[in-house]
Amino acid sequence: MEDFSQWFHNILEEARIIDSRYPIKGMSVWLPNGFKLRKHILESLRSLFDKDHEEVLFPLLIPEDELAKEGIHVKGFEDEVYWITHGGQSELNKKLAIRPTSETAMYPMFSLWVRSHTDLPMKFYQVVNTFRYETKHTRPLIRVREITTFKEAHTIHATKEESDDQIKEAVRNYKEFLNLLGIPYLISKRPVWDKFPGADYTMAFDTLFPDGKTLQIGTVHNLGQTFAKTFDITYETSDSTHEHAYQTCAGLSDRVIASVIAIHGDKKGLRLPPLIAPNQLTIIPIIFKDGGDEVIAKCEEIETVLKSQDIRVNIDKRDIRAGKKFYDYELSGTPLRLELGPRDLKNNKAILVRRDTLEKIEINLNEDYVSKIKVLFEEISNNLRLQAQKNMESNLVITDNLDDVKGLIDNGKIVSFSWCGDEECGKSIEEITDMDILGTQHFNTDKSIDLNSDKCIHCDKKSKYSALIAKTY
Ligand SMILES: Nc1ncnc2c1ncn2[C@@H]1O[C@H](COS(=O)(=O)NC(=O)[C@@H](N)CS)[C@@H](O)[C@H]1O
Ligand SMILES: [Mg+2]
Ligand SMILES: [Zn+2]
Repeated sequence: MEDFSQWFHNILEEARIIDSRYPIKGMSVWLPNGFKLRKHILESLRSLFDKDHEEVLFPLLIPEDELAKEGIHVKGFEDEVYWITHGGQSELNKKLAIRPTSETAMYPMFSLWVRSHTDLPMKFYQVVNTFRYETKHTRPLIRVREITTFKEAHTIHATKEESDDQIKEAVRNYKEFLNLLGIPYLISKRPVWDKFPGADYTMAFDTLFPDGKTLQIGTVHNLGQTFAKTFDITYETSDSTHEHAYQTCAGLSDRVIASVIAIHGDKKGLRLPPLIAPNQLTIIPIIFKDGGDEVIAKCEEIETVLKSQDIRVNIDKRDIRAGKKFYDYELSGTPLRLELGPRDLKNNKAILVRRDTLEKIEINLNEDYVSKIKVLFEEISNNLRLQAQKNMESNLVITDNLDDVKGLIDNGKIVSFSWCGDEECGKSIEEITDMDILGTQHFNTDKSIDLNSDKCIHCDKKSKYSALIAKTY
């Protein structure tokens, strides 16, 4: 993992996830293997959001005047928006923005949809591609110009309390989703100078990559009434007055896929949680010169049994030596492989190998090996999550000495410190350390770092928060 970014680029190519040779910077092609991984991840996200959100689909293009309506919002995106100026040969009389995010596509329509308090709350989400002309160094899946799995949720509420509750609900949803994928995270309230343009406040999920940098993998924004006032989203109250609605939005992107690859991967390749693995088990027949077809027949029988139990299984029948098959299997991250040779056939046994620990487990084929396999899937999933969790927590350190911060972070740590919360103090902390304040810690109940001193690490004001600082993507 010394040169993580080289490893990351190699694995995307060798495991045939994406092909980033597409002739537009920041845009890549999803290859079949990567597309299946992406599909399963989106399936698990949808099953979570479908519980209390309605999935919708808005147009890709946004009229210039709609995008421009919310001043702070458009200011925050003016350097990142792609524009459409022509239709065929003729110039459009109104430029069209390609959505960098969909607030200004959705909210004019919300204004038409919201009439009465009885319409509320409304909770929508969509899974779309969004486009951002990122000027910082683009990287596949991590910082792209076309975000191909932008999962954006937008909710509308009658009261501030309800919108604050929705923020907590959205944070819980993200925790559940990231736990399913075994991705560890720290939750911070972004400093005021780093919140989503137009939001009251932003809660962010950051994870730690093997190179010691943190990646913002999800955000939940409380939009207050700002956009409702800009887009005239009002509702009739129970005593027939009119009120502006309160809104939230939340977003995840391809960075979730980048995290599954980067955090669970090892030197041999991917290590995928069974829930989202394209194949959950690969059967590898060990063929010598004779007895081959009995072995293959037995493998096909096992394949049929596993498929009948909804396990995603494949048999590697290629006529190549077993070692190469093992290499490819380990690269692909498939959670389990089942080896079967002529001797195993005779003893009615087979060998299972776990991809996460490479441990070998012998199974009896005349026993209920399917439930054994399902238990192993659970164990692999928990093991990947725990390993990742332990690794991140082992890199979380506390200090109350500003001089130590840069050194600690350069050694791959995330630093927790006591902070007064004032903007100019925060900005000078970032200046001095040349690092980014992730924000003040919230909701990290399971791993909250208590205030370690009542003095701010930098100025001599009283500290109000336990905050995090790190090197970020
Ligand atoms: N260029 C990019 N490449 C990959 N992921 C990105 C990129 N820009 C942002 N993201 C991811 O997208 C998430 C949501 O983007 S955002 O700007 O923070 N929030 C929004 O756009 C809100 N409308 C919520 S949907 C971010 O938390 C980050 O994880
Ligand atoms: Mg950005
Ligand atoms: Zn201070």
